Amino acid sequence: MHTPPNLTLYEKLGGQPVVAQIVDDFYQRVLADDTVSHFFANTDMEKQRRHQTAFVSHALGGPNQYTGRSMEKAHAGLDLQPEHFDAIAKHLGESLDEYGLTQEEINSVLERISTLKEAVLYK
Ligand code: HEM
Repeated sequence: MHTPPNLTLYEKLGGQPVVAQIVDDFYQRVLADDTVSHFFANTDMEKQRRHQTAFVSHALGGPNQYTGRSMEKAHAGLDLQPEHFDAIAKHLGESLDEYGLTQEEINSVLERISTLKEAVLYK
């Protein structure tokens, strides 16, 4: 008998290929929402892709392959407000619901995301 490994949600979902699909779903929701889409108007696609992937991977406890600027620097000049953060969190929650996560799992993901709130707001 061996104890089952403690899988992260990232692993449970099926790793990178499934996370890539969640990133696409999340991205469409963000861009369809006027409260936040404008922040990405002058952002190049590659950066945007890095943003969504870093965001979703962090949320799911996946590997952190991001080696870019600090969260503070990446969001400098955007002056993000709590309502923007909440909108992004809501879209992520909806994407995760779409991919079958339970409400409890979604809540734990949103809690994890909130740990970066201070780092990105009001910069
Ligand atoms: C947990 C919260 C967040 C995380 C982990 C995160 C992650 C990141 C990362 C990694 C980058 C840098 C991308 C790169 O240069 O390669 C970035 C940039 C950016 N983020 Fe976020 N982000 C968060 C919240 C938000 C929110 C709430 C918004 C707006 C609604 C936002 C809008 C942006 C924009 C517009 C950029 C690109 C800035 C530019 O063009 O230089 N982020 N974010």
